[in-house]
Amino acid sequence: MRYLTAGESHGPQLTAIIDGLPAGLPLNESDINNELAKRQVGYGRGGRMKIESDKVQITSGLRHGKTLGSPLTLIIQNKDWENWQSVMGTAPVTEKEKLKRQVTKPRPGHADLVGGMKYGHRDLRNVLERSSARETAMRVAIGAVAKKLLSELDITTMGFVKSIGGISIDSYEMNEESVSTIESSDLRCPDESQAVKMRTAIDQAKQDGDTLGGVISVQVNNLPVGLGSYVQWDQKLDAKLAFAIQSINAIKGVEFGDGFELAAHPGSEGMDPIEWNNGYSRTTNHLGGFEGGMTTGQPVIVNAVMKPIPTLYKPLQSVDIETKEAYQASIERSDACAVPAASVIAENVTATVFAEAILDKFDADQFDQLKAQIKDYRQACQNF
Ligand SMILES: Cc1cc2nc3c(=O)[nH]c(=O)nc-3n(C[C@H](O)[C@H](O)[C@H](O)COP(=O)(O)O)c2cc1C
Ligand SMILES: C=C(O[C@@H]1CC(C(=O)O)=C[C@@H](OP(=O)(O)O)[C@H]1O)C(=O)O
Repeated sequence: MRYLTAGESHGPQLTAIIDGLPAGLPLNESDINNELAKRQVGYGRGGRMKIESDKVQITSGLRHGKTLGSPLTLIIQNKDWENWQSVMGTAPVTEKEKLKRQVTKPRPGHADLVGGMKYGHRDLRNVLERSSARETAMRVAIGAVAKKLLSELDITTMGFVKSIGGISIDSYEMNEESVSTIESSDLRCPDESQAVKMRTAIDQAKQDGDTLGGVISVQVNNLPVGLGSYVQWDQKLDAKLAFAIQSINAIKGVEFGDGFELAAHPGSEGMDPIEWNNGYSRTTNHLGGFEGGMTTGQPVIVNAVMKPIPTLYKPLQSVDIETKEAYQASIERSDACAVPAASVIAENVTATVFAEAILDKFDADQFDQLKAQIKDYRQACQNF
């Protein structure tokens, strides 16, 4: 399976083509719209989310509720396009018109300055339109298709918030209760008492013209053993997953299981002892479900840190690229915190990585055959 996304933040639409899906996978637009709605919820988001109500349109690769095996095309309209047609139109405009609208003040922490230098864009809008996390709406849509494939194989994926602005949850157990708390929380946090403090911190940051980051986590359950491989560096699935999560806007680090904590423990406390109980299992999950770049069959646990949003209402030092003079930032709108949205994005890009790994390993032309093969393979691993 492979895919590309296209689309500017304030252009008419986002588009994706997914190639390599099996034929016969049950799918409908509401499977995708549910994930898109989850990404839009989140305490701390700015005015844009009040304008958008993301809905997907599937324009190829699906018939009568099942995939055809041909490329699946997804479209999400940007409602804000209506307000940006004159700025974002494709027709040429006069030099005077261009200058009037030119963005020349790069924001530290965003792609503005470096993107402008790299592509020779003196209007930094040409950078910010595509570097915007608007693109992640489409990655969630792609992930929703992947999640549908995984759910048909009884594999579940759950993303949630572990900390915001230094306020963290203590510990959690993924069970029906925590899943329902996460799904009903505007912070996607399994601990409502900590969520109360997080909301206060977001309110305070907003009031101060500041922004907050945090830590997100994704847990994947019931994966087959042996997805990915140790035999070649670029087949290691933990590496592919780290790449996918790291590619989400504003992510600055990824860890598996106990991750950076492992540095402080001896080996006797850091591995996951093996036991046999009508199949192999582990007594702990310090390593987050990977050994040798392959899934162990334990839940995959991946955490990631999101930096605070770079666009600040409070001025940050920067330079106007036309005048070379220092300026005080002035912005129209921005998110104060998008950590909950990032947890939904991470959940969906994680699903995409595992769906790709499954389609790589098993026959992927027909979904029913794929399902039967995985069942046999799971049995063979149990009997090993
Ligand atoms: C869901 C989401 C929403 C975001 N919203 C904003 C925003 O409103 N303003 C902003 O400056 N950055 C926002 N960001 C972060 C920028 O997109 C990101 O920092 C920028 O593209 C630079 O990329 P980098 O941080 O990965 O280096 C958001 C990120 C995510 C994941
Ligand atoms: C549009 C989305 O997020 C946007 C990501 C973003 C950025 O710079 O990354 C900046 C903001 O865009 P705008 O300037 O239009 O308000 C966010 O709203 C979205 O998540 O769908």
